[in-house]
Amino acid sequence: MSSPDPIVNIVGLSKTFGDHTVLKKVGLTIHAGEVHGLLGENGSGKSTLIKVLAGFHAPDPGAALQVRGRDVPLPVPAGGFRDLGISFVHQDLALVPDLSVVENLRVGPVVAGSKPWISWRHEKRTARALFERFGLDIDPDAPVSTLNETERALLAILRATEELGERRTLLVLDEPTVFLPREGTDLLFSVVREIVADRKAAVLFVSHDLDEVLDHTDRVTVLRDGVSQGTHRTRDLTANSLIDLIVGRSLDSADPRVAGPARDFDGVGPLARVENLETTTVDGIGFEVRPGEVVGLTGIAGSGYDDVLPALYGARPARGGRLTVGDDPVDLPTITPIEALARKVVYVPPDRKVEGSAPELTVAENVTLPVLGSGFVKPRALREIATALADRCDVRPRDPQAVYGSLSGGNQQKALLGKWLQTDPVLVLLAEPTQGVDIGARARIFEMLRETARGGAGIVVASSDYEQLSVLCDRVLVFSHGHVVAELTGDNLSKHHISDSVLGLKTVSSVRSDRK
Ligand SMILES: Nc1ncnc2c1ncn2[C@@H]1O[C@H](COP(=O)(O)OP(=O)(O)OP(=O)(O)O)[C@@H](O)[C@H]1O
Repeated sequence: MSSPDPIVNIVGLSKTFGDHTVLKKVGLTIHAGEVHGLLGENGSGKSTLIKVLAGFHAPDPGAALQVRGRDVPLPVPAGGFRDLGISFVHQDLALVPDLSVVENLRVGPVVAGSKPWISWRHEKRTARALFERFGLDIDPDAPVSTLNETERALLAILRATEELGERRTLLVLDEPTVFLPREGTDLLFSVVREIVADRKAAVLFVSHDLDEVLDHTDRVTVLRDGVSQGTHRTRDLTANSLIDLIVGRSLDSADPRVAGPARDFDGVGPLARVENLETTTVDGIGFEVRPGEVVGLTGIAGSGYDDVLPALYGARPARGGRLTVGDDPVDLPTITPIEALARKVVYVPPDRKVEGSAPELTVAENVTLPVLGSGFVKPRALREIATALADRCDVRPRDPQAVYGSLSGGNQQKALLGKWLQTDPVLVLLAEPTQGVDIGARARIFEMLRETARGGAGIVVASSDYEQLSVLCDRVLVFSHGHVVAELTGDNLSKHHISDSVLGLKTVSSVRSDRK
């Protein structure tokens, strides 16, 4: 193999916000033809580094950037990344739901003014050919709002790939798989491999999923507290050595891969009961949750599992059904979040930026909202509650006055969970609770949830992360076409059993239909 060709080289990159230096003389060399992982705990500086490349942040003086051996003056001017052949897929995907697929594909060149005139007929043909190449059945005329999560993520990635342009230098994927159901990640990585196949361009891939990183990257660079822990060949690493690099210590018993002891709920009466729930994607399902029990809901995209929790909380309307908490029944088509909260039912949605928080308010204001009564609130009391919660949930930085939206993604998630768990809930509904959360914080979140369950609350987790479900749950319900088609417990609760069951590869002994 010829010697690797560095196409992007970052030297001595520092970035300071106020008096907080979040990147400290970081160096990063990316070779043509490689998939390069960028890893680190929540708040370690990954997104900040990417935003410097995107020209969104100006770095501290003293940094240098070379692209294909040529010096690029810093800061990168707004939109300058396009001329360098760099494009980005951020976590929120930046698609416009009301525009069509083909309009979304072409929005970049139109906004950048590089294509003053567009033949939509030609663009649609090109889009169809592009989708066909990757075996995707997407209608270029369909509004993006009608696509499922996998299709949306792939559309964002294909758009970014197209936007690399002639220079085709670097595609940056900032946690593109967090909103992607498992089966979608295979397609994603086939796209990624195609991008680097001719060894002209490279992919920088940010992820907290160690299996994905070990399976799909060639080299990784790890950041810890804004300091590079070096670049390593992936084939020289194991999950444990990677954890050591990321966290700076081994996680031992806090390792989230170690499941808690199996618990026996036979003969325990229910704490909550869902009956005949009907939504646009769920067809008359029911299940019970017992005190201290963690029940998982999973399935492929469109199977209905992710429609259940918002319907139980009144965040999305149900067509029919009933939720009984204790001996207090409520009709689901009319339930509102206020009525759910009055029954001590809390819901942590998957998209913390859109549904879960007020990003422009401070951390203190965000996390104290559910525990404040009416009337005057002393700012000091507010800060004290927020500081205690930040300690308990390990929210970093420990600054109650920080603007919530400026926290890194994983720290937002820890704060959001802590906010609801402090209300002493009876039933906790969680959608993708560790999405975008690092391996250490994941262990902390699992511990918080186990504590809550030990306190007697019932927990329902909707997730497509089978490993998380296998570690956290006492029971997992597998959905297909709006029905529960399997109930997994005991030895059937492994990641592989759940995956096989979701994909319909295996029927296990404990399969039970919810249709009576
Ligand atoms: N605009 C900003 N103002 C102030 N502080 C910021 C700003 N943006 C980021 N930070 C801080 O910089 C640090 C690094 O954040 P960054 O988002 O780069 O982390 P990350 O490694 O991408 O984390 P995650 O895995 O959670 O996404 C964090 O402490 C964050 O609070």
